[in-house]
Amino acid sequence: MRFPAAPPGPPGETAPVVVAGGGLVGLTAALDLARRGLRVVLLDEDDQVSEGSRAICFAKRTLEIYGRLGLGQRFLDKGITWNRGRVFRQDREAYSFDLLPEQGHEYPAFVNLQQYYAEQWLVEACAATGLVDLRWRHRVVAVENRPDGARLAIETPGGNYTLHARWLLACDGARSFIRRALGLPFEGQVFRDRFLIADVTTKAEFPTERWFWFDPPFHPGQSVLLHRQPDDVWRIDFQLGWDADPEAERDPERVRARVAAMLGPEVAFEIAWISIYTFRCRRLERFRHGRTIFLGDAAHQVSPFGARGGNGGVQDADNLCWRLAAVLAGEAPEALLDGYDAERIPAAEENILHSTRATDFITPKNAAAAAYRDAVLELAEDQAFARPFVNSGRLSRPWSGQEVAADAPVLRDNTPDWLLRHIGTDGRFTLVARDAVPPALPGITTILLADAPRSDALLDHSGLAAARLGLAPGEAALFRPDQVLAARLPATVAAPILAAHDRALGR
Ligand SMILES: O=C(O)CCc1cccc(O)c1
Repeated sequence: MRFPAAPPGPPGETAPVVVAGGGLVGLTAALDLARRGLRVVLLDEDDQVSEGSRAICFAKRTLEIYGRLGLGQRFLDKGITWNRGRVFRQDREAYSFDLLPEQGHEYPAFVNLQQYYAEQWLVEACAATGLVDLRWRHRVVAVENRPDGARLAIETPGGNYTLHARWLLACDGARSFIRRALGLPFEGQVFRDRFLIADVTTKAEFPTERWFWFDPPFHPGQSVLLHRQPDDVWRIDFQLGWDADPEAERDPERVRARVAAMLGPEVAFEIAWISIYTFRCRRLERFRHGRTIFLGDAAHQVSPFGARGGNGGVQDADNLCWRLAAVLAGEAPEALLDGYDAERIPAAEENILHSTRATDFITPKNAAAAAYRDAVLELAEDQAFARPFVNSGRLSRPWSGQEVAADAPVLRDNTPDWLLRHIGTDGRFTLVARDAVPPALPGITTILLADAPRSDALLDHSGLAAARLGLAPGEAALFRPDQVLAARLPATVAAPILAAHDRALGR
């Protein structure tokens, strides 16, 4: 579907927030800000959602964020749910893992979904808010970063204009024009390997699990990754090696032969999408540059293994938007935005570290690294101690430096419900108190978690909510609007709760 090009903005236009880039991260940020009541201008040089399935693996934390934004059920309904991965060496299983080995969560470890579905739902949700001005085919061609915002020169089919953004969110991807125009170095490691993505449509039945092969008989000496997507589409990533000729490898007949070797001659399939990629792990030194703030691939880049690219970007938006809304509402000083760098730079470092280690394992750089990898894989078949060393990608998790509210089943008015649906969904800080009624507090939503039924409480019938939040009776946990833990305190004393709220807002 093509969206109509928007007309140029009016002369001398100023917008409180401009999001540059209408991909997954830009759309998520625009929706999050609009849900907080902010007007957003969203600029995208294209006139359609992403081509090809792209970032297909949506991690539990990302699904929780989309749950907070009102889209979680769509991911569950359409996406392919999976928790388990299997790793094979040649034709034998070396290792398997369960990413969510416990019950009682609304969202699974992962949902696989073509990125274009997610983007289409985000476009629709942004439009429905009436607060996001989606401007398709608006290309930023110059940017000047000033103390009072960013001045953007924009080209459109209907003419050119300039737009003053009081705040600019640069979500314009790995090749970010804004990053390059501001001359910001984007440094890191280049991996000398090539991969082929083949999305194929087939009725073949594999389990809905992540399957990864080292040195399989159908693609000797290289690795292969298999994921199921909706609509009978399967994502296959073939490692090709650095010497592979990308043009030759793109030839559909050649791809067809590789897929046929994998699926077997009797399996019918169609090729839906082909892409060849190499990758880098790199990041900006800082993500906030005054009033221009970088998110997603514009700020940091990883390899696909571990699915930390798209998920990391959505988590950037989650971290930034409540801060920006609080600053624009005059509830917090601008310094609150420095917390974005303080949290998302180490988060990006963690993602880069995992991604680099996985890539080093998958693509050994020398004979010693290859010997280590082969020994680990061989041992892992029957020695449990070796299994944690098998690294086919450590799959996306929230940044380890902070605690996100855990989900748990609860009953509300005797109806099954989920704890996380009550934390941050109204855009505010939330105090969850166990078995003690907290005082009414300005700017804070309070939730009572009870061990026995009562009309003003969520009933923790399984005990999982209190256990996962680590709350004893009389204790409370204060969560930020992005569901991150801000403080643990006694439930009924107002002063320390208000002080923790002030601290979390940088006041
Ligand atoms: O399973 C993984 O480690 C990631 C799968 C993935 C995600 C995005 C692109 C891609 O080619 C593979």
